[in-house]
Amino acid sequence: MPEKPCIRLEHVTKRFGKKTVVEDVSLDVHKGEIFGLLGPSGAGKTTIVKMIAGIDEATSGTIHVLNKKMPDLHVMERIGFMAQSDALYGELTAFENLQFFASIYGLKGKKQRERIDDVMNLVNLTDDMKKPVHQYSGGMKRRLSLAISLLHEPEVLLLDEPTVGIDPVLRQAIWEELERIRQNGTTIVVTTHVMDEAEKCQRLAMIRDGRLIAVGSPDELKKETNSETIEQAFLYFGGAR
Ligand SMILES: Nc1ncnc2c1ncn2[C@@H]1O[C@H](COP(=O)(O)OP(=O)(O)OP(=O)(O)O)[C@@H](O)[C@H]1O
Repeated sequence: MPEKPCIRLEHVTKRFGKKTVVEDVSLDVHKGEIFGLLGPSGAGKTTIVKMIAGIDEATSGTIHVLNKKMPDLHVMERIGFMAQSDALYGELTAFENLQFFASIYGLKGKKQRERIDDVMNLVNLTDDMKKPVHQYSGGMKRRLSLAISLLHEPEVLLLDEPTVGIDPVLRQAIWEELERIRQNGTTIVVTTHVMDEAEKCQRLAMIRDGRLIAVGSPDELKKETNSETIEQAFLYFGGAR
């Protein structure tokens, strides 16, 4: 029997007042895949990720994560979420920020120190660990936020534009790490509007004006539209409806 999807959205709609920002979106994310949400600014990607994370509730429709209807506090503990705006304490050092979030996740003592060292090494911030975060650049804050989302080795990782403001070399290193994490069984949902990042996902959902316009692997989406690039495929799907 096929495994149940790790994340399932069924007819999800989100309205803010009279404005519909996500409309009737249904999709499945399988365990152990990097699933990309691709779309222009304002398409509704962040809203979808927040609803999956259980931070925001759908106006109608249902979302299941790890077989539980969201929002669910127990499942939220098994999710790592990296928001677009960094939720960091500026007056504390990076190390103190990590300690704070590690203790929320129940990581203590030697294990806590090990995880902090691992994630900071990964995002290349080991030498800046003792700096107060208000002295960090925008890109450094992004990297620290990513490190925090990885601290407790979550089963599901939700990343909202994780590589904005990050230089190409580090961006590549982060994608390599995401691939490694995926191979260890973590399910990753990542929003992006960068086409070459979309190519690195196992499957993609293309979103425009709150609607799902296509879902498939990068190759499938290109083949289906006779396109050479994901960008061309996106334009095709966007224009065809
Ligand atoms: N709390 C809110 N109240 C009212 N409108 C909102 C709220 N949050 C988001 N929106 C609107 O919903 C739409 C989708 O926003 P969302 O942030 O989900 O898009 P996005 O695809 O993530 O864009 P970006 O790539 O710029 O982050 C936008 O028009 C935005 O103005």
